[in-house]
Order: sequence, then C-alpha cells, then structure tokens
Amino acid sequence: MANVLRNSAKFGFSGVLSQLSIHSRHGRECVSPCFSLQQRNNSTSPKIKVDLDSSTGVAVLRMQSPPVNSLSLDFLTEFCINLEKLEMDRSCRGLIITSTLSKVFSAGLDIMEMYGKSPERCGEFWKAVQEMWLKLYGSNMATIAAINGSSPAGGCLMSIGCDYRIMADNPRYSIGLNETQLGIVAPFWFKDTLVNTVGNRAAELSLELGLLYSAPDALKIGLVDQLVPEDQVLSTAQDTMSKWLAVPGQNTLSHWLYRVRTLSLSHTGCTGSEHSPSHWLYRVRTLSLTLAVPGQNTLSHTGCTRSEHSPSHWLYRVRTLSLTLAVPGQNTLSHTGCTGSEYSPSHWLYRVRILSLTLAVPGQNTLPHTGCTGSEHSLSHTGCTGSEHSLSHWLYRVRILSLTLAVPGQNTLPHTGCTGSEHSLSHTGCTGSEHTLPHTGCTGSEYSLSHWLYRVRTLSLTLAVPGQNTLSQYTL
Ligand SMILES: CCCCC/C=C\C/C=C\CC/C=C/CC(=O)SCCNC(=O)CCNC(=O)[C@H](O)C(C)(C)COP(=O)(O)OP(=O)(O)OC[C@H]1O[C@@H](n2cnc3c(N)ncnc32)[C@H](O)[C@@H]1OP(=O)(O)O
Repeated sequence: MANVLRNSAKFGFSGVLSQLSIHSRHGRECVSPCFSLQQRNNSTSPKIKVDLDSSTGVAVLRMQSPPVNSLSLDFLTEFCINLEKLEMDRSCRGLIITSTLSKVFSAGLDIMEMYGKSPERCGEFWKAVQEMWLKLYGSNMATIAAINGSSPAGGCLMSIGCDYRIMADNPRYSIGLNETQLGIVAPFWFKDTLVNTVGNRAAELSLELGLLYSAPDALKIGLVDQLVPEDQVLSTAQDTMSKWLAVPGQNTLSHWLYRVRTLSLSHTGCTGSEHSPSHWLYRVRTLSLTLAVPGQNTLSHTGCTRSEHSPSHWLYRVRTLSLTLAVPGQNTLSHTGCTGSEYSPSHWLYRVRILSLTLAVPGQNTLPHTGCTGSEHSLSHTGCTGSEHSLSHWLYRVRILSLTLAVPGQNTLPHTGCTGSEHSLSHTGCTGSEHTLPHTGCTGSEYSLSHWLYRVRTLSLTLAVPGQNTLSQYTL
C-alpha cells in the first residue's frame, strides 16, 4: 500500500484527468513500482472464482487477486463477465460476493490504473468500473456482500451495490468511501448509492470527510447490515440468502419494488466507446430508467402525445408519478390518481413522464408537462424567451437548478435552463457571463472540493419575482 499511495501522492491524482504520462516530477520514469504492479495485474491466473450450487440456486463469487483484490481493468472485466454469465443463468437466483484473501475484501480501484495511462485505456477502465456497478446494482439476483476484510473506496461501492452486507467483526477492518482523503473524487453515482444506503446526512459526512468506518461504526450508520465473527461471514451469508430467496416471487418482486436505487448511469442509448469519462461525469442527465429490468424493459420516452391529455385533467393536477422499481407484469403500484381500466399496465409502467405542473395558474398558465410540445400549448415553457415574459418569466418558468457537483472555479456546468443575458434577475447571485457556476453567492477558492461535491443542496427558486426576491442572499 505504502508504495501505491506514495506514488499516487507523488504524481498527483490530477494525473488521472489530465492523462499525465508516467513521469515523476523530476522527469524520471517511474519504473520499478509501476512495473511490479503491472506484472501482478497481468497475471493470467483467474482473479475470480465462481461456484454455483444448483440445488440452492446460490452462487458464491470469490475475489482472489492478490495482494488486495484491487479493481484493475482485467479484474473488472473478469468480474463483469462472470456476473453476466450468472445473470443469464436462470438457475442462479442469489449471489454472494466474498474474498479469498486474508484481511482484505477489496482495496477498491487499482490506483495504478489511474495515472500514466492512455486516454483510451482510461476510458476502458472507467467504463469497466461503471459496468461493474451497473451490473451489480441492477442485478436481478439477490446479492449479498460477505465482507471478510477491509473494503475501502471501490470495495465499499461494490459492497453497497449489493442488497445486503455482512461484515467480519474485526476491529482492524474498515469500510467506507474514503476518496476525499486521497484527494480524488467519488463520482456522484458512488454518492447516490451511499445516500440510498445510509441516508443523506451520514453520506454527506462520510464523503465530505472521506471517512473509513470500523465494522461497529459501519453497522451503526447502516453501511453494513450485520456483524459476525470472521469465520462465520460466509455461512451467515448463505443462511441469509436462503431467507431472501424464500420471499414469495423469489427475489424479483421485493428486490425490485422496495430497494431504492438510483442508477444514474443507466445506459439509455449509450453504448460502446462513447463512455468517455467527461461525457458521463459532467453531463447532467436525468435518466428515469431507474427501474430498467435488464432485458425486459424497453422504456420509453418523456413527453406526451396529443389527444389523451385533456387540458384541465392534465394541466391543473399536480402528480408525482413514481414508477421507480416497476417490475413488468408484477407491479401493482398504483400511480397517484390513476384509476380505472383505461390504464393499461404498459401504458403506465413503461412511459416516463415528468409532469411539472407546479405553479400552474388556472386560466393563465397552460404550462404543460415537460417534454410536451405542439400547438395546444399557448404559453411556451422552458425555453421560452421574449419580452412578454417579465413577471411570468419568473413565475411560470420551471427551473431546476441543479448544483450538484458544482465546484467553484472548476465546474463549468451551468444550472439547467439558464442561458445568456436573459437573466435580468440574478438568481442566487448568478448573473450573465459568469455562469461558470458560483451562484448561491459562493465565489472563490474558499470552497473546498468535498464541501461542494457531497453536500446535497436543493436550491429552489421557484417563484422568484424580479426585484422582490432576496433568496439570492444564501449564506453558507
Ligand atoms: C482512469 C481514468 C478515470 C477517469 C475518471 C475520472 C474521474 C474520477 C476520478 C477518480 C475516481 C475516484 C474513485 C476512486 C475509487 C477508488 O477505489 S480509489 C482506490 C482507493 N483505495 C484505497 O484507498 C485503498 C488503499 N489500500 C489500503 O487501504 C490497504 O492496502 C488495505 C486494502 C487496507 C490493505 O492493507 P494491507 O496492510 O493488508 O496491505 P498493504 O497496504 O500493505 O497493501 C499491499 C499491497 O497492495 C497494494 N495496494 C493497496 N491498495 C491498492 C490499490 N487500491 N490499488 C493498487 N494497489 C494497491 C499496496 O501498494 C501494496 O503493494 P506493495 O507495497 O507493492 O506490496
């Protein structure tokens, strides 16, 4: 470890993004440590071993890549291939992930993959990391992490990608998303997964400070579900799995209906090599595919089609339609306000709707739900310009100001919907050309990375009235 962290500290993680070559500050090539690790990673012995018990339908996937099961490209590729095979195997309903190494579950991403590599290799690597998470978090199998050693960073991500976590009750082991402590960034989907596991506040603290938790502390915040003596981790996982698989409907129903998942990286239309890091990391996407059931879900579009929407019915009723976790053919979750036979399951299950009718003023506002276009809409919404919108410009424009990941001085992502000079009212301090992000009154270098990256903030400026709104004095 010492070598790796020494190297990463020495070369700096900025090298990850700027694709620095393998040179030290002094211009010398980093030969020996990189080389030795390279050799280890190139080992041809399998890094993953899978045993599927056909009588129980439970597979045990053992990570066996010394010294620390670090997630190299090779490791991840092998991991994903195995996962995919099990996913396709209808006899396999449950998956337990554990480690054959003493003391370590997984040390997370292989640090040596993160500097001095070609952009192509970085892209491949990063795509593999995403694939691992998507495949695990989106699995149809019930999944249990049998954490029999330390599990920092990517190892923790792998654990929280599972439905249930059992950890060895050993004071020497720790788990957590410690990236901040390393001066690197746990991407937003790491964060989402953590939030869905331990809740907002614990996730904020955890990420802002880059905390690693001892087993008892991890249990306390809900990062793991159970502690057992080290020699009982696997057997407990097997017992627990049998309970999961005994749930009527096997694992699919409860597994999909009740677990909060945010699959922000779902691959709606995104395939192959386009998964460049910046493409994924910095573009704000709302992918309502949360519920995509691999191989079954063909989802659907945002927006409406004409005649089925009677104006009053749609315009004035605020609806939140959360079909999250819809399992085709099995989901009886009724969506708000939806009754009667006219609603065929597929009509509701597969159609993504974002109905932002908040602030619809009867008689004045015909604001449709997002994504709806066409002549029936007398007032054009989001994207509407022109002098007629003074007050109404603010009253009726639906804005979503997503500041998530705003890093002052580094992030050029503007807030959604805000462009150019049309903003006579500086919302939360943001005006004109300075839209490189420091609104909410926040400027300059005083804002540290983790402070901005991991604190969940929802800045709703709905109803901001020009000249009257003091909301911009958001003091932090
Ligand atoms: C690629 C382009 C991507 C572009 C994406 C863009 C933006 C995203 C930016 C960043 C991504 C952020 C996500 C990061 C997630 C991560 O997972 S980062 C990895 C963080 N991991 C750690 O901090 C764990 C560090 N390791 C440890 O704490 C300990 O090693 C351990 C796991 C607790 C085990 O301790 P133990 O004492 O048993 O062993 P040692 O410490 O002696 O280690 C043995 C040996 O293993 C090497 N090693 C350890 N960890 C790693 C690792 N993560 N990668 C590679 N190698 C590792 C260590 O160096 C030792 O080697 P030796 O000295 O040569 O013997």
